[in-house]
Amino acid sequence: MTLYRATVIDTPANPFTSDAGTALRVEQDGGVLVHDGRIAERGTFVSLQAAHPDEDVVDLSGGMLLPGFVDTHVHFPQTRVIGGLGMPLLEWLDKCALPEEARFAEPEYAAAVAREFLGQLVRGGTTSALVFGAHFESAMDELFTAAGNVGLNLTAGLVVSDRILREELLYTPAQAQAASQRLIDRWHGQGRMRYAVTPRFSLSAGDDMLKVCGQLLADNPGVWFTSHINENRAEIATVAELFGTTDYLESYARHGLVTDRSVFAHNVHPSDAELTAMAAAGSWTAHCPTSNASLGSGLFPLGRHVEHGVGVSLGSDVGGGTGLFLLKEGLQAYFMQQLLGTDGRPGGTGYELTPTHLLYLATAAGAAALGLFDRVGDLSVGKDFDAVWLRPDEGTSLAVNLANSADAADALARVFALATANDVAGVWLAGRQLS
Ligand SMILES: O=c1[nH]c(=O)c2nc[nH]c2[nH]1
Ligand SMILES: [Zn+2]
Repeated sequence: MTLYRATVIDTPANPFTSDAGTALRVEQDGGVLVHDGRIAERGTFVSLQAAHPDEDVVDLSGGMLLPGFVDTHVHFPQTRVIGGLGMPLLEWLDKCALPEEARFAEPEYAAAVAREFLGQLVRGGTTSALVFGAHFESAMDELFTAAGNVGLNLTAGLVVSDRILREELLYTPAQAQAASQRLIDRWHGQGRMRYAVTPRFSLSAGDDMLKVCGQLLADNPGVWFTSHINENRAEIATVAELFGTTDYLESYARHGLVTDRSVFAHNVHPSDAELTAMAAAGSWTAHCPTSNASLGSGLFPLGRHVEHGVGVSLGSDVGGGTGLFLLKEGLQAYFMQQLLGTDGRPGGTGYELTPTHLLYLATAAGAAALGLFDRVGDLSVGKDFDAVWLRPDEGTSLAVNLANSADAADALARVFALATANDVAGVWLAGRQLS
């Protein structure tokens, strides 16, 4: 067993549904006892050391120890195309993302990028992720193999499409079903890995393809589902034309794809009827704020999600998003709500996000979206020790601001404003420290 000494901060309660003032749990001089990768006990360091005087102590004093971050929407084959600025979604897909994704037909290329992707993700403190995969079965084998080596808590799947995209990214529905099923059989439930059925979006997956996706979900209880929805106005108009309905969610719902195992990325422009249906089904939205800003997709209606009871987690959406560091997404989520107006201005619809909300969004919300809150998302007894130690170098702006913070919530606000991946001093995946 190992006893960690640190300022431990997490959000065991949901600040969107409970009192945000009490949802933050803080142990200033805390102790976390880890046995076999799991948290065996927690409390003050003094009390834990008294109870376990012979255990090894790892001193993480200074900075703060947080739960590992949970990224609920990120594209592995877009690792090398971050920063394609100046284009809306459909043009960006054509010019930036899809030409790169075509390269993943080559397994060696996919293997090299998988290692880069996972290395960068974990170095930024992300320990669990719902990953949008590649369009090629062999590339997915490379991703799962690499994730198994790293120990990432990974949910991912083959991206399937049967129209509109460039030819080499398309499958027939029958091919998609067979390839997805082979990947499920090989990888779902291996170690910390699970499978997600992943049509790219209704624009590129017609009724026959979405029907096959519904069949895969029905045939394989426990697999997850993810796709895109309501991101960009031109995309939404095309989907409405293709399906003959203005209800984007309905294109998925009619094939049994709107469930409590479904995570939809973006949802920037939902109708009330769609939010009502998502809440009834228990589906989640992965909010991707740097992507929404960079592609000019729009300002996310967080308040309407909360009012309707739709769960919201965070996604970096690399490469539309501008990096793999989830705290940056938290800050950008805050900016978006501020831009919508939270100061009582008439017409202001922004949600007032506190640092507690931001930490919840970056950690426990993602765990709940993935149905993994019994395993990860906070640092409670019984959970995997997935943790991030943030400790800035002396003299940096973050160090100076932390030293001048009034309390833990104030310190968290400074972290969201200033932290970068360079401030991550340690990451643990189920108790194993990233070397
Ligand atoms: O932000 C996005 N990134 C993508 O790669 C994508 N594909 C469909 N819709 C998408 N949106
Ligand atoms: Zn995406």
